[in-house]
Amino acid sequence: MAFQDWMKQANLIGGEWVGADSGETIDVTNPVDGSVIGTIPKGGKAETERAISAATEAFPGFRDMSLMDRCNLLWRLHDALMDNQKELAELLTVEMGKPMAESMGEIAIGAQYVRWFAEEARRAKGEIVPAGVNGRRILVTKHAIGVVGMITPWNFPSSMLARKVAPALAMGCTVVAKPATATPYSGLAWGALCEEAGYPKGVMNVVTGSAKDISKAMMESFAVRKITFTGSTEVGKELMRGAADTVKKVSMELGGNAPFVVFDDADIDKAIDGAMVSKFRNAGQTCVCANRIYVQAGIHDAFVAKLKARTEAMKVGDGREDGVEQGPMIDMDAVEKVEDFVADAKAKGGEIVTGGDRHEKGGTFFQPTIITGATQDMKFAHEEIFGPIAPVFKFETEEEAIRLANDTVYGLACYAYTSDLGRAFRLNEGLQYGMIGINSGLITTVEAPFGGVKESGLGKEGGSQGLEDYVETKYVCIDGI
Ligand SMILES: NC(=O)C1=CN([C@@H]2O[C@H](COP(=O)(O)OP(=O)(O)OC[C@H]3O[C@@H](n4cnc5c(N)ncnc54)[C@H](OP(=O)(O)O)[C@@H]3O)[C@@H](O)[C@H]2O)C=CC1
Ligand SMILES: O=C(O)CCCC(=O)O
Repeated sequence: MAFQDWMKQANLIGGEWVGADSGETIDVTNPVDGSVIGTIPKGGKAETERAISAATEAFPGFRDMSLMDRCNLLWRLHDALMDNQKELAELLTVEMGKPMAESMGEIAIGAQYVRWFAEEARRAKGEIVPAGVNGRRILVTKHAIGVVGMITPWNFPSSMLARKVAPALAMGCTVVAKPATATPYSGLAWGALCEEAGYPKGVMNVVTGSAKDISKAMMESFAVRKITFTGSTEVGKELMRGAADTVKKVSMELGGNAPFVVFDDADIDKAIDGAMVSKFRNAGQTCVCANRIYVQAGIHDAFVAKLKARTEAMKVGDGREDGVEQGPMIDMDAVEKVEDFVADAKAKGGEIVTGGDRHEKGGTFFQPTIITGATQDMKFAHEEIFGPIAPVFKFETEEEAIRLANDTVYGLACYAYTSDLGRAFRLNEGLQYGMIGINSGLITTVEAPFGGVKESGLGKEGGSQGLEDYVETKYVCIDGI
């Protein structure tokens, strides 16, 4: 097979691949050169309402399927992903731009989420709780929440859907998914993969088109009992307001502004490895990317010298070329946003150690960049960069580092490098984040609950906690025993 075989240019609604009612389409481009690679339907309210009806109809049958049958379907979905890993990865790189090695990893972690939740579903246990009075028993049982609306971003177009779809299907929920318009094919491929695995019609539906119209239809529908979203904090807040009208459960994986703190006692080479992966993975377009690198004064200059050497050695180019470590940015808006961060830092006294400009490859390529002399009044101290800019701040004490690291409305991931065990515990207790990497710059894994605090969101994806978001608990009181 070729990647084009997975490139579905239609929506999946109730088991049928269909266009928009209007026949209108949207072009999808390759960010490497802006060339059109295909089109998708410009769906909206009516198409979404039909998808919700299909999911609503499919729900009771799917919910009541035996647990083992549901788990077996997930295993087949896992195999479909891994059997087609290379083609799905190439499709991802062509529409999104990230290097093939990262796309291969993204498909693999998506498959791991499916496998993990196939295993976890068998442990979705309820409880029998001791009652306070005689003659009474208290049972707590878990039930699939119902139809789930999913809205996902362009930066991880396959794995962001994986960690929503897998627990939903594991618990017997049905799905209406809306992938990002810039990278819709990896999302549509989940429809094709579910077909291949043998899911009943209507269990998995995928609609593309107007974000506002599709999300409005989801929000207004009483049948949609849960909304799960990954994307910007701004849109997340809007969706939370919309969900209030029908009191839907919400999960929000929103923006981050991760501090990456390196203490004098750290293993500097390990810290550099961690900073490289945390900062430059996916060209910095990751919600858990290091956004602010705080380095203690004693090792600041040595750290910057090593980071510069590694950054300048990075190969930038088309993600499909061998050895490329950084692809293009998603679009011109993203490039302009990054340029604005650089200009702001320069105007406030920041020094460009390397990079700082558009890349000679043109288009949306941007140079991997390091800025030293970063201060809390620079824009990136408070906003998500979402690009290959590494601002380095200097600090003196542990207390100062914790205070600066927490100086943000975000609270998704943070990182700290130290060889002092006591300090590691103090950091864990002091840093206001949902996830912390101690001596690690790459922490995403299926076994652990991914999610933020403060304005970085609500709910967890992955881990045993990842199932809870797709479950209603019911309390049964049995009296007169
Ligand atoms: N936490 C994370 O992982 C992510 C964070 N971001 C942050 O957000 C910034 C902007 O990126 P962007 O892609 O615009 O992120 P958005 O939050 O706008 O997009 C994410 C998803 O939400 C959809 N969407 C957009 N507007 C609405 C709306 N009003 N109602 C419902 N759904 C909507 C998008 O659809 P469509 O594609 O059709 O517009 C897409 O499917 C980035 O620079 C980054 O800072 C972005 C992506 C992921
Ligand atoms: O950027 C995101 O929204 C999720 C990051 C997933 C990962 O760390 O692989």
